[in-house]
Formats: sequence, structure tokens, C-alpha cells
Amino acid sequence: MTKKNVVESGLNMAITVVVSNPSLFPYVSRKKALQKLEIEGGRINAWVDSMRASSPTHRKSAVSLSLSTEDQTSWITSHPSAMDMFEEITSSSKGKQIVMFLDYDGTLSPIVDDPDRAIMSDEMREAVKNVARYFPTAIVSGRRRDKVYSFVRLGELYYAGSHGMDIKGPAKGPTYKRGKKAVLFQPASEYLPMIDEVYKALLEKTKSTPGAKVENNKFCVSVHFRCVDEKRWTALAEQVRSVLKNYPKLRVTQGRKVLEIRPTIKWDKGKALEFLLESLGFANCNDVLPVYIGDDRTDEDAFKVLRDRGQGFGILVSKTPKDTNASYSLQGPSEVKDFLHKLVEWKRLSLQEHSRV
Ligand SMILES: O=P(O)(O)OC[C@H]1O[C@H](O[C@H]2O[C@H](CO)[C@@H](O)[C@H](O)[C@H]2O)[C@H](O)[C@@H](O)[C@@H]1O
Repeated sequence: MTKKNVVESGLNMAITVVVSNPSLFPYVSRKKALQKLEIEGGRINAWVDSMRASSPTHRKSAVSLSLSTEDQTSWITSHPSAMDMFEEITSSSKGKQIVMFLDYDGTLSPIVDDPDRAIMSDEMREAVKNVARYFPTAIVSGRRRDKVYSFVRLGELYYAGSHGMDIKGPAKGPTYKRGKKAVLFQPASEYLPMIDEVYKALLEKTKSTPGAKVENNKFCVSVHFRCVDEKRWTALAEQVRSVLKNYPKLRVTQGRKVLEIRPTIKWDKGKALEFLLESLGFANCNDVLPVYIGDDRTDEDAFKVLRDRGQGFGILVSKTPKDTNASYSLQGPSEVKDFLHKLVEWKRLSLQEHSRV
């Protein structure tokens, strides 16, 4: 899944020049040039199609229109609700430490038009705070770490910002770590000047597109399509591509009406999950049950790690069937909150029972 959805940048624009002025590069045949253009056009379409599939517009959802009721039923059968499977999840945790990984946008806060207003409710904050009382808990987000912290405001959590490229341990609260090392990990720090430069270039390039928004996520950049008329999406994706052609060390992934530009390093939310498990002292251990809840394409890297390790559960937050490596599903942030409450209640009761015995 991941490979299919990751489109490398580093496109050869010389080819485009050849088409408009063939005499400049006589050694490249017109046929080859056209083929190359087709590939580049295909890339742009792939970006746009992938964004549409990530966050279908419900009114005319390609996903729900093309899926029959049987397909939808079959998806729910293979990815049942984590609420319905609660007993299975808790009984798998016997003798193991549950570790919680929570994505932010679309998981802890509902998707809204303005990324700066993706506020987390007080009830959700309370639910996450309670979860962190019993289980080591990490927020894993595409956002810059300080921004996601400003929304969540809980010092007792681990935070992995910029898709896991900026990881920091808790500032306060219970210490679950078997070791005592403080955690601060930034595997892409050498990319900071480049990201800053590309952020500025993208701001400049996309300012002619009404509704486009560029967000600096420190080790990556998001270009938002949500408030752009869908008829302009291809043109906006083309603007992004025209900036990225100068940055072969950056790549593009797609999220919910967003293109995310990031370093080509082999690091993602799945690697961040493994890093955090290791930091918590659970490397190569069987006595741990990681649970990762997320709604986006980039969360698939973490779901895949859990599936490959045969350990823990991925829970996809989605109302519509999606191709996923997650085991279970939840319909939206409100169900995520219910699930977190249920987990805390179950833990409280089991601790009470344990203390009575
Ligand atoms: O990993 P995440 O925490 O899910 O971050 C992924 C992107 O989330 C944000 O964008 C998404 O949420 C916005 C607010 O609801 C919404 O307007 C946008 O359309 C969504 O794509 C964030 O703003 C991006 O920078 C993150 O890359």
C-alpha cells in the first residue's frame, strides 16, 4: 500500500522544454518526450486521485458510489468496529503492557476547513489524559510537534511531530520507561534549511490559487487543497510539482485533501512507533500490546508495522471503507473518545478486582 501511494519528486523538466522547443534538445526524441510528459501527467493525476480517495467528498463519494452494499458489509466484516471487538482487544492484552499511539487530525479532532482551528475538545483531552494515567501514550502527527502540543496540552505524553521526524518524551507525569534516558530524536535535522526554502517557494507559487494554504510542519510542508475548488486541484498539484522539480531529496505523500512534502529519508510513522517502543524499553518484547489509532494514509505505515510484527492492533478511523492494514475501525473522533473511555473503565475495574484478590 505505502509504496503505491508514495510518489517521488525529482522530475525532469528539461523534457517539457523539449516539447515546446524541440530544436533545443535534438537528442531527445519527441516520442520519448511525450512519454515522459504522460508519466508526469500521470503522477499529478495519481496525487489528485489519491487525495480524493483519502478524503472522499460524501455527497459524491467515489468510494461509496462504486462500492456495493455487499462490499461495504464485507469491509466491516474484515475491519469490525473496535467497540464491538473490545473484549478481544483487552483479552489479548493479558500479561502485556498496552501502549497507545494516537494520530491527531481526524482522530482526536474532527476535520475542519482551517488547519489552525482543529481544536481538540475538553472531553477528548480528558479522555486522553485518563488513558495516559494507565498506559504510555504517544501522539503521532504530521503536524509540527510544538503545534500539535499547543492543541493537546498534556505534558505527560510522548509527541512525534512531522510524521515521526521530531520525537520528544514526556515533560512530566508517570515514567513508564524501563530505561531512564530522556527521549529527543530528530532524524531529518539536516533538511531544515531545505524545508524552510521549499515552504517559502510553495507559498509564493501557490498564492495565485484561491483557497490554497501552505503549512510549515518543520521537517515537512503541507499544501492544503480542502478550500480549493476541485476544478483547480490539478493546476495546484502542478504548481507543487513545479517547485519540487528542484528538490530531488524531497518526496510527496497524500493525505486528506493535502499533499505532504517531506525528506526522502526512510522514516515514517511506522518507524516512529518502533522507535518509541524501543525507547519505552519494549524492543523485541512479547509483553507489550501497541494500539495505534489513525485516520490517514500516513498512518498506514504504522498499521503495517503492527501487522508485520504480528503484534497489537491498528484501528482505522473512517466512515467509509478504505484499503487499509488496520485490523479494526472506528467511525470518527467521537467513537475514538468512547473507545478511550471504555479502555480506562476496563483498566480501573481490572485494577480494583486485582486489589481485592
Ligand atoms: O498526522 P495528522 O495529525 O493526521 O496530520 C495530517 C495533516 O493534518 C492536518 O490536515 C488535516 O486536518 C486539517 C484540519 O482538520 C484539514 O483542514 C486538512 O484538510 C487535513 O488534511 C494538518 O493541517 C496537516 O499539516 C497534516 O499534514
